[in-house]
Amino acid sequence: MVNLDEIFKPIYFKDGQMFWIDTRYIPWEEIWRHTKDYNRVAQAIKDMEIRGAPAIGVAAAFGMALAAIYSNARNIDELLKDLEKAKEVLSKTRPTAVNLFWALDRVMQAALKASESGDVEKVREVVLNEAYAIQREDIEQNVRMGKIGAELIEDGDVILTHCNTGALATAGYGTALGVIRAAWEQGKRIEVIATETRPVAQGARLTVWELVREGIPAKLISDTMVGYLMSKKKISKVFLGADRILLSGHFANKIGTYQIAVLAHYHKVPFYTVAPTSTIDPKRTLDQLVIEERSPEEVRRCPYPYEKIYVTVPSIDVYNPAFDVTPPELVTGIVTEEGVAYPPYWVSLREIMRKKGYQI
Ligand SMILES: CSC[C@@H](O)[C@@H](O)C(=O)COP(=O)(O)O
Repeated sequence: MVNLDEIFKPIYFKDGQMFWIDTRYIPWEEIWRHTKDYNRVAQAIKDMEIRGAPAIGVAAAFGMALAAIYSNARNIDELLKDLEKAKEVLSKTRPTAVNLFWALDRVMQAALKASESGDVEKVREVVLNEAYAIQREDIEQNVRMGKIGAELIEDGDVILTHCNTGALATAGYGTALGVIRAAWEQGKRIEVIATETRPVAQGARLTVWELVREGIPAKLISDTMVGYLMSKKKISKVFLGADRILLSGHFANKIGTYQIAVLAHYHKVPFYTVAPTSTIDPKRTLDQLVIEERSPEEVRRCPYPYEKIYVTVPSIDVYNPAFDVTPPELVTGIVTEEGVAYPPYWVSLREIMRKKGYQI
């Protein structure tokens, strides 16, 4: 039996050594088979055991599948009620990444449509299949984005990335890290510079681990070093992810992204974000974008697995916004599975969403 905790925290220090739960593709089947309780999935998303915009969408979809399969409902109305409740619980976990809400809506819509059959078992089956479809599509889209984005990478590029956008942030393969991985697999000689990404250190813990494991030349820097390296022309391109992209081209991503974008603009370094269309929010405007505030303890203490150790005076007040917003004028291009969007984004992103069947 797979240990849920090992899957959700794929990087561990054991006997002083880091080790990896060996997978490029996270075995979601095992995860959902392991727990019967969607509340456990919600907790895993909230506590960032599962993190990264596309991954929390996939996890939430499997959370809905758990709710459907293990519900005691005897008729359609009871089942739909249970699903609504699960949707509510799962949607309260993290507010910024739109993929979470997108996946929950998609599963719920599928359930509602199937409910017209009047067959409870059919609804359960449809919900589970929808979760699998979201997982499968996420991997396919990542691979497609990888190929599309790799066209923008040249031999000799030194690429800065931020946070973790790899197999651990998606159902597998990665968004920005998928692009980097694809370029490397095409034989391009590249180097990657990964930021530490305080406070949670997704870069230091997860991205670096993925890069080392793939054999991609990489260096780790602390978040404060970006400006200096750009001023010394040590970075030729930036590729990072997104948690929510608005049709205006504004996008929310891991805290620190905005300052990287400002520096890239100043130093004329091309700056790309990479995300599947499930990260594009066709409805919200800038003033409706919610930036998650996380526990001050994340800033006061060391990242996992040393989170018991304080780096400061424990009583100090802190800010801890988990994301920031980068405006479109700082963005060279947005890589999606439908192609690269270029400015003006209010035109190019709409075109991409229309291709996906949205009526906007
Ligand atoms: C591929 S997800 C977008 C990322 O760039 C990043 O912001 C992210 O992984 C989200 O952060 P996290 O808070 O770790 O869930």
